[in-house]
Amino acid sequence: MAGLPIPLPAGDNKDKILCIADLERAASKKLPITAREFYNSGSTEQITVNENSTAYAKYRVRPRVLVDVSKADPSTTCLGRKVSFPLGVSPAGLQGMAHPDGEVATSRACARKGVNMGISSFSNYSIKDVRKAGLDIGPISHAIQLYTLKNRELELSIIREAEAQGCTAIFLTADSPVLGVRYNEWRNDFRTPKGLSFPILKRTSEMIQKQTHDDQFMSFNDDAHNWARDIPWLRSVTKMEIWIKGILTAEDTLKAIEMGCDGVLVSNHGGRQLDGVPATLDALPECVAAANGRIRIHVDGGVRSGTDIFKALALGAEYVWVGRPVIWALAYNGEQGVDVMLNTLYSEFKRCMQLTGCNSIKDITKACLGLVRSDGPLARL
Ligand SMILES: Cc1cc2nc3c(=O)[nH]c(=O)nc-3n(C[C@H](O)[C@H](O)[C@H](O)COP(=O)(O)O)c2cc1C
Ligand SMILES: O=C(O)C(=O)c1ccccc1
Repeated sequence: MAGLPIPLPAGDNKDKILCIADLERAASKKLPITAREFYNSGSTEQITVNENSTAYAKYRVRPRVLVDVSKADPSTTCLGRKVSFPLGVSPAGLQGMAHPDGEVATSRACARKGVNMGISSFSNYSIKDVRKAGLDIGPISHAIQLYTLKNRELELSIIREAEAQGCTAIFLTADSPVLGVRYNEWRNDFRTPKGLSFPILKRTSEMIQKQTHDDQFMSFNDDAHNWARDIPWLRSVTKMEIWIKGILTAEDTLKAIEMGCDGVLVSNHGGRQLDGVPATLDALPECVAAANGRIRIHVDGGVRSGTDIFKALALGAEYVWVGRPVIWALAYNGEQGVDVMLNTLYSEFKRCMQLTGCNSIKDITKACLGLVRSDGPLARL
């Protein structure tokens, strides 16, 4: 899952956590197989989930040397706040299955590192608990992830609660009118484990036990969702920023601009919805070109190292989000695991900036990358 294999030394210390692949291995040892397969799988043939990571290996970094990088600064801004580096935690549901502290632990670790977080509608903790946990540590912006729900009153009540708790943005997930084809969930008859609830959606543990993940998802999500009906409605009921999560084309980027959205999250749901759609890194350039600076473009999917973050920025993303690395970190060691994950990506990203002669985020441009060709030298972008 995590990009290309990183060789392990033959000697001792195999269990040291030095990179995201180490966290994935550590999580695999701790998670029951049904949970591990639920978290790690993509849909159908697993093409997109795998390609999300391997797409990064097609690019090479073009470093500039003999640059004074003693004051290199990876900080930037995101959702109205200064962040320590251009990485956030994507909204991923069911974090309580990876560790009892779930989203509360994630929020604390994000605030400690100075990065932002998306809260899934399927969080195992309330918006209030997740916000408070982060804010007790330090400043943090949260986006509330929403689906267009069949139950509009419920959707509106989530929006009002997100506003009351000080969330900055809505991430409207647009790639999930129905769930993707998930063989693992169906074979395992995957259900949310006992004791976990979905407070944002007002579902108790007893209620969700009765349904498979697929049935639950279908019972909430409105497959009649559409731009013309839903975006003006959202705009009319809230002043929070509206971001569309799950865009993969220039056409839909233009649509998001036309509808007055604040940003686009180029995403394929971690390869869990329609298999066979492009890796997000491969979809990114056409979205960036279509946007032409008129709307913010972020990306998630398959980011597993600081150099991956650097490559996504060089291809025009303003900010990058990660999903599964958070789950693995939680499974490995709860809040401290997420600290390790964020510190690892921060340190890798900063070193990558320094080793390429970049002193600030604005120095990371397409001149910093080349595309590997099978038939000749590196192609300039
Ligand atoms: C276990 C899991 C749960 C997820 N839950 C949600 C969700 O509730 N809402 C949503 O919009 N995306 C969800 N996603 C997708 C993530 O927000 C994100 O797009 C994806 O994980 C990024 O890819 P990565 O895992 O390769 O980093 C989920 C992903 C995973 C792996
Ligand atoms: O499985 C998913 O991809 C997803 O979006 C989700 C939704 C609800 C709970 C957990 C994950």
